[in-house]
Amino acid sequence: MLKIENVTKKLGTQVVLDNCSLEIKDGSVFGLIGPNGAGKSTLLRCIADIYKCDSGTITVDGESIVENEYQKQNLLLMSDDPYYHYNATLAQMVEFYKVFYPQFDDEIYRKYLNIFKLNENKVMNNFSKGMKRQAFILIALAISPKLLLLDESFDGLDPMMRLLFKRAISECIEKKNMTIIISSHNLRELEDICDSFGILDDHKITTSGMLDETKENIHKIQLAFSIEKQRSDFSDLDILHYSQTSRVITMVVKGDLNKIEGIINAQQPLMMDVLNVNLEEIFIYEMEKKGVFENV
Ligand SMILES: Nc1ncnc2c1ncn2[C@@H]1O[C@H](COP(=O)(O)OP(=O)(O)OP(=O)(O)O)[C@@H](O)[C@H]1O
Repeated sequence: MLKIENVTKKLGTQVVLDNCSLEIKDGSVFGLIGPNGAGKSTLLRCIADIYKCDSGTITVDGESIVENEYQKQNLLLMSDDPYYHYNATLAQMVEFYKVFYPQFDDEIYRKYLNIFKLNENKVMNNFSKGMKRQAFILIALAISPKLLLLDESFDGLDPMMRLLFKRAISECIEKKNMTIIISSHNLRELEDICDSFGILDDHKITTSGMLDETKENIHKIQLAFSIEKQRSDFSDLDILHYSQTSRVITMVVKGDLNKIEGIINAQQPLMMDVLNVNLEEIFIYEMEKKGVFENV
Protein backbone atom coordinates (compact mmCIF):
# COMPACT_ATOMS: atom_id res chain seq x y z
CA MET A 1 0.00 0.00 0.00
CA LEU A 2 1.31 3.44 -0.97
CA LYS A 3 0.30 6.02 1.60
CA ILE A 4 0.75 9.75 1.04
CA GLU A 5 -0.10 11.67 4.18
CA ASN A 6 -0.42 15.46 4.43
CA VAL A 7 2.39 16.13 1.97
CA THR A 8 3.29 19.76 1.42
CA LYS A 9 5.84 20.75 -1.23
CA LYS A 10 6.96 24.21 -2.22
CA LEU A 11 8.88 24.92 -5.43
CA GLY A 12 10.49 28.35 -5.20
CA THR A 13 7.90 30.50 -3.47
CA GLN A 14 4.96 28.51 -4.84
CA VAL A 15 3.11 25.95 -2.72
CA VAL A 16 2.52 23.15 -5.24
CA LEU A 17 1.20 20.48 -2.86
CA ASP A 18 -0.61 21.49 0.29
CA ASN A 19 -1.48 18.78 2.82
CA CYS A 20 -2.01 16.34 -0.01
CA SER A 21 -3.12 12.82 1.01
CA LEU A 22 -3.79 9.69 -1.00
CA GLU A 23 -3.77 5.90 -0.57
CA ILE A 24 -3.18 3.45 -3.41
CA LYS A 25 -3.64 -0.29 -2.95
CA ASP A 26 -1.09 -2.85 -4.18
CA GLY A 27 -1.79 -4.14 -7.67
CA SER A 28 -3.76 -1.00 -8.68
CA VAL A 29 -3.35 0.91 -11.89
CA PHE A 30 -4.04 4.44 -10.72
CA GLY A 31 -4.72 7.30 -13.15
CA LEU A 32 -3.44 10.63 -11.83
CA ILE A 33 -5.27 13.42 -13.61
CA GLY A 34 -5.51 17.17 -13.20
CA PRO A 35 -5.25 20.45 -15.05
CA ASN A 36 -1.92 21.69 -16.45
CA GLY A 37 0.37 22.87 -13.69
CA ALA A 38 -1.69 21.20 -10.94
CA GLY A 39 1.35 19.41 -9.52
CA LYS A 40 1.10 15.86 -10.92
CA SER A 41 4.80 15.64 -11.86
CA THR A 42 5.72 17.21 -8.52
CA LEU A 43 3.71 14.58 -6.63
CA LEU A 44 5.31 11.76 -8.65
CA ARG A 45 8.78 13.22 -7.94
CA CYS A 46 7.95 13.38 -4.21
CA ILE A 47 6.86 9.72 -4.29
CA ALA A 48 10.13 8.81 -6.05
CA ASP A 49 12.06 10.81 -3.42
CA ILE A 50 13.55 13.00 -6.16
CA TYR A 51 11.93 15.97 -4.40
CA LYS A 52 12.05 16.07 -0.60
CA CYS A 53 8.66 16.89 0.91
CA ASP A 54 8.58 20.00 3.12
CA SER A 55 6.23 18.17 5.46
CA GLY A 56 4.12 15.03 5.52
CA THR A 57 5.10 11.41 4.87
CA ILE A 58 5.14 8.95 2.00
CA THR A 59 5.33 5.25 2.85
CA VAL A 60 5.22 1.99 0.93
CA ASP A 61 3.95 -0.90 3.04
CA GLY A 62 4.49 1.23 6.12
CA GLU A 63 8.14 2.07 5.31
CA SER A 64 9.27 5.58 4.44
CA ILE A 65 10.78 5.88 0.97
CA VAL A 66 13.21 8.63 2.01
CA GLU A 67 16.74 7.41 1.36
CA ASN A 68 15.48 3.83 1.53
CA GLU A 69 17.60 1.80 -0.90
CA TYR A 70 15.30 -1.26 -0.82
CA GLN A 71 12.22 0.82 -1.64
CA LYS A 72 14.09 2.71 -4.36
CA GLN A 73 15.16 -0.49 -6.10
CA ASN A 74 11.47 -1.37 -6.23
CA LEU A 75 10.37 1.98 -7.55
CA LEU A 76 10.87 3.60 -10.94
CA LEU A 77 9.75 6.99 -12.22
CA MET A 78 9.65 7.40 -15.98
CA SER A 79 9.28 11.11 -16.58
CA ASP A 80 7.89 12.55 -19.81
CA ASP A 81 11.48 13.35 -20.79
CA PRO A 82 13.73 10.70 -19.21
CA TYR A 83 17.47 11.11 -18.97
CA TYR A 84 19.68 9.35 -21.50
CA HIS A 85 23.30 9.90 -22.33
CA TYR A 86 23.62 11.85 -25.57
CA ASN A 87 25.80 9.24 -27.31
CA ALA A 88 24.38 6.11 -25.69
CA THR A 89 22.69 3.32 -27.60
CA LEU A 90 19.61 1.64 -26.16
CA ALA A 91 21.76 -1.37 -25.22
CA GLN A 92 24.12 0.92 -23.30
CA MET A 93 21.22 2.59 -21.49
CA VAL A 94 19.98 -0.86 -20.53
CA GLU A 95 23.39 -1.59 -18.93
CA PHE A 96 23.13 1.74 -17.09
CA TYR A 97 19.69 0.83 -15.66
CA LYS A 98 20.86 -2.69 -14.72
CA VAL A 99 23.33 -1.16 -12.24
CA PHE A 100 20.45 0.38 -10.26
CA TYR A 101 17.90 -2.36 -10.95
CA PRO A 102 19.59 -5.79 -10.75
CA GLN A 103 16.16 -7.42 -11.16
CA PHE A 104 16.14 -6.24 -14.83
CA ASP A 105 14.54 -9.12 -16.74
CA ASP A 106 16.36 -9.82 -20.05
CA GLU A 107 13.59 -12.12 -21.24
CA ILE A 108 10.96 -9.37 -20.97
CA TYR A 109 13.39 -6.89 -22.54
CA ARG A 110 14.08 -9.15 -25.57
CA LYS A 111 10.40 -9.95 -25.97
CA TYR A 112 9.28 -6.30 -26.13
CA LEU A 113 12.38 -5.17 -28.06
CA ASN A 114 11.20 -7.57 -30.73
CA ILE A 115 7.57 -6.42 -30.52
CA PHE A 116 8.46 -2.70 -30.53
CA LYS A 117 10.99 -3.36 -33.33
CA LEU A 118 13.63 -1.05 -31.88
CA ASN A 119 17.30 -1.29 -32.84
CA GLU A 120 19.17 -1.55 -29.55
CA ASN A 121 22.47 -0.65 -31.22
CA LYS A 122 21.21 2.68 -32.47
CA VAL A 123 22.18 5.86 -30.60
CA MET A 124 19.06 6.86 -28.69
CA ASN A 125 19.47 10.49 -29.64
CA ASN A 126 18.66 9.42 -33.21
CA PHE A 127 15.36 7.82 -32.14
CA SER A 128 12.17 9.77 -32.83
CA LYS A 129 10.28 11.17 -29.80
CA GLY A 130 7.85 8.24 -29.89
CA MET A 131 10.70 5.70 -30.26
CA LYS A 132 12.46 7.19 -27.21
CA ARG A 133 9.23 6.74 -25.26
CA GLN A 134 8.97 3.14 -26.46
CA ALA A 135 12.56 2.54 -25.39
CA PHE A 136 11.91 3.81 -21.86
CA ILE A 137 8.65 1.89 -21.59
CA LEU A 138 10.58 -1.20 -22.65
CA ILE A 139 13.13 -0.54 -19.89
CA ALA A 140 10.33 0.03 -17.34
CA LEU A 141 8.63 -3.24 -18.33
CA ALA A 142 11.91 -5.17 -18.04
CA ILE A 143 12.58 -3.69 -14.59
CA SER A 144 8.96 -4.31 -13.52
CA PRO A 145 9.37 -2.43 -10.24
CA LYS A 146 6.87 -2.98 -7.46
CA LEU A 147 5.83 0.67 -7.93
CA LEU A 148 6.01 2.15 -11.43
CA LEU A 149 5.36 5.86 -11.88
CA LEU A 150 4.67 6.91 -15.46
CA ASP A 151 4.55 10.64 -16.07
CA GLU A 152 2.78 11.18 -19.40
CA SER A 153 4.90 8.30 -20.69
CA PHE A 154 2.49 6.99 -23.27
CA ASP A 155 0.99 10.28 -24.48
CA GLY A 156 3.27 10.45 -27.54
CA LEU A 157 2.77 6.88 -28.73
CA ASP A 158 0.90 5.98 -31.90
CA PRO A 159 -2.41 4.05 -31.48
CA MET A 160 -0.82 0.67 -32.28
CA MET A 161 1.96 1.22 -29.75
CA ARG A 162 -0.54 2.37 -27.11
CA LEU A 163 -2.46 -0.86 -27.62
CA LEU A 164 0.71 -2.94 -27.29
CA PHE A 165 1.73 -0.94 -24.26
CA LYS A 166 -1.65 -1.50 -22.58
CA ARG A 167 -1.39 -5.25 -23.22
CA ALA A 168 2.19 -5.34 -21.91
CA ILE A 169 1.17 -3.47 -18.76
CA SER A 170 -1.68 -5.92 -18.06
CA GLU A 171 0.70 -8.83 -18.55
CA CYS A 172 3.33 -7.38 -16.20
CA ILE A 173 0.75 -6.55 -13.52
CA GLU A 174 -0.52 -10.11 -13.62
CA LYS A 175 2.96 -11.67 -13.50
CA LYS A 176 4.73 -9.25 -11.16
CA ASN A 177 1.86 -7.74 -9.11
CA MET A 178 3.04 -4.22 -9.87
CA THR A 179 1.32 -1.05 -8.73
CA ILE A 180 1.28 1.62 -11.41
CA ILE A 181 0.52 5.32 -11.25
CA ILE A 182 0.04 6.91 -14.63
CA SER A 183 -0.32 10.63 -15.09
CA SER A 184 -1.84 11.56 -18.41
CA HIS A 185 -4.05 14.06 -20.18
CA ASN A 186 -5.28 11.32 -22.47
CA LEU A 187 -8.24 10.32 -20.33
CA ARG A 188 -9.84 7.99 -22.87
CA GLU A 189 -6.68 5.90 -23.01
CA LEU A 190 -6.24 6.08 -19.27
CA GLU A 191 -9.76 4.81 -18.73
CA ASP A 192 -8.91 1.56 -20.54
CA ILE A 193 -5.89 0.90 -18.33
CA CYS A 194 -6.81 2.22 -14.88
CA ASP A 195 -8.97 0.67 -12.19
CA SER A 196 -8.74 3.70 -9.90
CA PHE A 197 -8.09 7.40 -10.32
CA GLY A 198 -7.52 10.68 -8.51
CA ILE A 199 -7.93 14.29 -9.53
CA LEU A 200 -5.15 16.61 -8.36
CA ASP A 201 -6.36 20.16 -8.13
CA ASP A 202 -6.03 23.05 -5.68
CA HIS A 203 -2.76 21.49 -4.44
CA LYS A 204 -4.35 18.25 -3.27
CA ILE A 205 -6.31 15.19 -4.38
CA THR A 206 -9.88 16.48 -4.52
CA THR A 207 -11.61 13.37 -5.89
CA SER A 208 -10.44 9.78 -5.91
CA GLY A 209 -11.85 6.30 -6.01
CA MET A 210 -12.39 3.14 -7.98
CA LEU A 211 -13.28 4.05 -11.53
CA ASP A 212 -16.22 1.61 -11.80
CA GLU A 213 -17.74 2.69 -8.50
CA THR A 214 -17.36 6.38 -9.38
CA LYS A 215 -18.97 5.82 -12.77
CA GLU A 216 -21.86 4.00 -11.07
CA ASN A 217 -22.34 7.02 -8.84
CA ILE A 218 -22.39 9.71 -11.55
CA HIS A 219 -25.24 9.82 -14.05
CA LYS A 220 -25.90 11.85 -17.14
CA ILE A 221 -29.67 12.32 -17.34
CA GLN A 222 -31.68 13.71 -20.22
CA LEU A 223 -35.19 14.90 -19.41
CA ALA A 224 -38.18 16.41 -21.21
CA PHE A 225 -41.07 18.12 -19.43
CA SER A 226 -44.47 19.38 -20.57
CA ILE A 227 -43.79 22.72 -18.85
CA GLU A 228 -40.56 24.67 -18.47
CA LYS A 229 -38.62 23.84 -15.30
CA GLN A 230 -36.01 25.76 -13.30
CA ARG A 231 -32.74 24.44 -11.92
CA SER A 232 -34.09 25.28 -8.45
CA ASP A 233 -36.79 22.60 -8.96
CA PHE A 234 -33.96 20.06 -8.54
CA SER A 235 -32.22 21.63 -5.55
CA ASP A 236 -32.28 18.28 -3.69
CA LEU A 237 -29.89 16.80 -6.28
CA ASP A 238 -26.08 17.04 -6.24
CA ILE A 239 -25.78 18.49 -9.75
CA LEU A 240 -22.34 18.66 -11.41
CA HIS A 241 -23.60 19.96 -14.73
CA TYR A 242 -26.93 21.49 -15.82
CA SER A 243 -27.99 22.68 -19.24
CA GLN A 244 -31.45 23.46 -20.53
CA THR A 245 -33.06 24.25 -23.85
CA SER A 246 -36.66 25.17 -23.23
CA ARG A 247 -38.33 22.05 -21.80
CA VAL A 248 -35.42 19.70 -22.42
CA ILE A 249 -32.83 19.38 -19.65
CA THR A 250 -29.47 17.58 -19.52
CA MET A 251 -27.88 17.20 -16.15
CA VAL A 252 -25.07 15.26 -14.59
CA VAL A 253 -25.90 14.20 -11.06
CA LYS A 254 -23.91 12.49 -8.30
CA GLY A 255 -25.51 9.93 -6.02
CA ASP A 256 -27.69 6.84 -5.79
CA LEU A 257 -29.66 6.42 -9.02
CA ASN A 258 -32.87 5.19 -7.31
CA LYS A 259 -32.98 8.26 -5.08
CA ILE A 260 -32.21 10.57 -8.01
CA GLU A 261 -34.96 8.99 -10.13
CA GLY A 262 -37.41 9.35 -7.21
CA ILE A 263 -36.69 13.09 -6.92
CA ILE A 264 -36.94 13.60 -10.70
CA ASN A 265 -40.14 11.52 -11.03
CA ALA A 266 -41.82 13.79 -8.47
CA GLN A 267 -41.49 16.50 -11.18
CA GLN A 268 -43.35 14.27 -13.66
CA PRO A 269 -41.00 14.23 -16.67
CA LEU A 270 -42.39 13.17 -20.05
CA MET A 271 -39.13 11.37 -20.80
CA MET A 272 -36.05 10.37 -18.78
CA ASP A 273 -32.92 8.81 -20.25
CA VAL A 274 -29.93 7.80 -18.09
CA LEU A 275 -26.57 7.61 -19.87
CA ASN A 276 -23.10 6.43 -18.78
CA VAL A 277 -20.29 8.92 -18.20
CA ASN A 278 -16.62 8.37 -19.01
CA LEU A 279 -13.49 9.51 -17.12
CA GLU A 280 -13.06 12.55 -19.34
CA GLU A 281 -16.60 13.69 -18.54
CA ILE A 282 -16.11 13.02 -14.81
CA PHE A 283 -13.02 15.25 -14.90
CA ILE A 284 -14.71 18.02 -16.90
CA TYR A 285 -17.85 18.01 -14.74
CA GLU A 286 -15.82 18.07 -11.51
CA MET A 287 -13.90 21.08 -12.87
CA GLU A 288 -17.16 22.69 -13.99
CA LYS A 289 -18.66 22.27 -10.52
CA LYS A 290 -15.69 24.22 -9.14
CA GLY A 291 -16.50 27.07 -11.50
CA VAL A 292 -13.47 26.65 -13.81
CA PHE A 293 -15.57 27.50 -16.89
CA GLU A 294 -17.54 30.38 -15.34
CA ASN A 295 -15.79 33.14 -17.27
CA VAL A 296 -15.26 31.14 -20.46
N1 LIG B 1 11.56 23.72 -10.77
C1 LIG B 1 10.48 24.46 -10.50
N2 LIG B 1 10.60 25.65 -9.84
C2 LIG B 1 9.52 26.40 -9.54
N3 LIG B 1 8.26 26.06 -9.86
C3 LIG B 1 8.08 24.92 -10.52
C4 LIG B 1 9.17 24.04 -10.88
N4 LIG B 1 8.67 22.96 -11.52
C5 LIG B 1 7.34 23.14 -11.58
N5 LIG B 1 6.98 24.29 -10.98
C6 LIG B 1 5.61 24.81 -10.82
O1 LIG B 1 4.90 23.86 -10.04
C7 LIG B 1 3.57 23.74 -10.50
C8 LIG B 1 3.27 22.28 -10.75
O2 LIG B 1 4.05 21.79 -11.83
P1 LIG B 1 3.97 20.29 -12.31
O3 LIG B 1 4.94 20.12 -13.43
O4 LIG B 1 4.09 19.41 -11.12
O5 LIG B 1 2.45 20.23 -12.83
P2 LIG B 1 1.72 19.12 -13.74
O6 LIG B 1 0.40 18.88 -13.10
O7 LIG B 1 2.60 17.94 -13.92
O8 LIG B 1 1.55 19.93 -15.08
P3 LIG B 1 1.31 19.44 -16.62
O9 LIG B 1 0.02 18.68 -16.65
O10 LIG B 1 1.20 20.75 -17.33
O11 LIG B 1 2.51 18.62 -17.03
C9 LIG B 1 3.45 24.63 -11.74
O12 LIG B 1 2.82 25.83 -11.37
C10 LIG B 1 4.89 24.90 -12.14
O13 LIG B 1 5.01 26.18 -12.67
